[in-house]
Amino acid sequence: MNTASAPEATGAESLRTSETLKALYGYVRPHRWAVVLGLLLALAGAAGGLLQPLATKALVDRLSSGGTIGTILLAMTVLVLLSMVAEAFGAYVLERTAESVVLAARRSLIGRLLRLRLAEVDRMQPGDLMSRVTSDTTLLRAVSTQAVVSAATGAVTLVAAVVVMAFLDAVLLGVTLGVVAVVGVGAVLVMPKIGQAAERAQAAVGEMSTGLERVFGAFRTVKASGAEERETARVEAAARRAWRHGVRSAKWEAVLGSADNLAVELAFLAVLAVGGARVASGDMPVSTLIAFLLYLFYLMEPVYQLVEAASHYQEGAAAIARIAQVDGLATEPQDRHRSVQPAVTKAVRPRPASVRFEEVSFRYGPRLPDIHQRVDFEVPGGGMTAFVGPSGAGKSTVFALVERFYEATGGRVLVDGKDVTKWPLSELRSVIGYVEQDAPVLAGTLRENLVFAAPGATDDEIREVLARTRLDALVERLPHGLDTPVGHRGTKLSGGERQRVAIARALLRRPRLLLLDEATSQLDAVNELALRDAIAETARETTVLVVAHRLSTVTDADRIVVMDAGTVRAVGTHEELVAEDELYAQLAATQLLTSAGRPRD
Ligand SMILES: Nc1ncnc2c1ncn2[C@@H]1O[C@H](COP(=O)(O)OP(=O)(O)OP(=O)(O)O)[C@@H](O)[C@H]1O
Repeated sequence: MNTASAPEATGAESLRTSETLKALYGYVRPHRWAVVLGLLLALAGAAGGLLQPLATKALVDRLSSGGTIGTILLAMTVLVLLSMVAEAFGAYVLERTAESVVLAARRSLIGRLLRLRLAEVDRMQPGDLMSRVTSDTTLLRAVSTQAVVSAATGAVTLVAAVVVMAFLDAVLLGVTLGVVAVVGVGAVLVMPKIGQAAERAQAAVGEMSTGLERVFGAFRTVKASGAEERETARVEAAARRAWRHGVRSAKWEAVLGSADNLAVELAFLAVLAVGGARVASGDMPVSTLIAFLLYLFYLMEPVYQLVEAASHYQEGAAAIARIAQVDGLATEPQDRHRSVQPAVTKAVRPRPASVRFEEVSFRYGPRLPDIHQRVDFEVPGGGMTAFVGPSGAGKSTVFALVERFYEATGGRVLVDGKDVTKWPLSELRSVIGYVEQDAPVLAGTLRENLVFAAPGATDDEIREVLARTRLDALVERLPHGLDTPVGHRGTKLSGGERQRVAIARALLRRPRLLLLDEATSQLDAVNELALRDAIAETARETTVLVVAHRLSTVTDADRIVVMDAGTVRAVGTHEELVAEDELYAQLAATQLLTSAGRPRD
């Protein structure tokens, strides 16, 4: 198991250039023909531009010899129009491809994020993970297509222009290349600075999302604690960091961007001086100098394209590294036959599942303490088993191991006598109904929440479960009944209602094993009684494991497992344990089990 060690990770390791290029190729590969088409169209456009100076030279020569220029002018107009059309269509093809690359990267990231192991999610920040899907993928747009095509067209047209210039005048070409080389060395030195700034800016965007996610995850607490200003300052600080690094990147890009102008301007002056002297001395016709100078300005475009490709590459490399980091996170094994839905109809009574822990040891990370030490117990199919013990004893962790959210570091967890690691994961989870301690409710309607774990549930089944969990009265009160939106995290429901929705959701799945992590907050007496009845009824046809925080729950249980500091201390009925186990007797005497930690001796 790839368990987490670092408490959190937000930064991304830079990749080697070869790794970045390999990843880039991976993104471009499925769209290579579209990129090639875009490239051909860009080259066609560039070729039109390349022929312009030659046409100009022919025009000047024709004028000097007193000939007519109508045909040449017409040819030049057609050339301009054709190259414009080619460039526009090429640009569209590339933009479309770029969007497809972004979509593919987002789809792969989204699919991966939802399959991440819990240990990985524990150490990452959800906000930062989200920014990788939303913001970093956007940077792929430029690097995956424009940069590739700019680099290719830039290089091809540069070489073509240089060949034609060599053909026109080798001395002037030497002067030009000398100047361009000097400026080019400076530009190469600047490039890594853009990459570095872009990477830091993207990391800061990730921190910003993390800060916002933190605030909205506990919005009422933030307000009640009067922490709005502090939290605003925190998110703003990340926004300012993103700005600072963004500006730094822009500064170096501006330096790089002006370098190509500078190179061409300097080369222009040098060529004008040397070429002017050669024309004056009669070594070169003036039309050659004009054509050469036009090529020199034509050179601006490919040089600009190469510089642009380099900038995009630097930015894109930063994003690719951050995306690659998610690709490196451990995911849960994917079953060959996915989405096993419980699809248990009322006619088929689900067979209760048995659970066994065999000498199970577990810790949440290699450098974290043991949470379970040789935990050993057996629960036969059916009935209710309660887990009690002081806070932090490892009770909820039992459920996490049964659901295989984490894997035991020693021993075996068996469901129906079969090691959970041998179960196809989706099949294992399809057998289980799970109610978390904080009873999460998702944004959406009440109906969506209820059928979340059993999308095929019928209206009759929903009605029956609503009655069992005493939610029917609530549904009648709601303006749109089951189709009323419940708000972000179910904020429009009361705590007790959220708890009952979570239980109803698990019951609708008609599980063979119900894991109920009882909330420490009290339900009102009427609803508590109703829920006890509902769970007792469920326990007649399903195995129910409940982490119990209320004495009333344990007195109903067929068996009670007392846990303390990661070990099973005793197993028995309420009466047996009150008589035989000192810790249990103390816990039972406090009525409210475990919520305040282990009672003092
Ligand atoms: N994801 C996690 N990463 C690291 N440590 C964790 C994680 N989840 C729980 N722990 C630690 O494991 C220990 C056992 O937690 P667990 O939730 O199983 O306790 P519990 O007995 O259910 O407690 P409570 O009655 O308070 O709910 C605790 O000390 C907790 O801090």
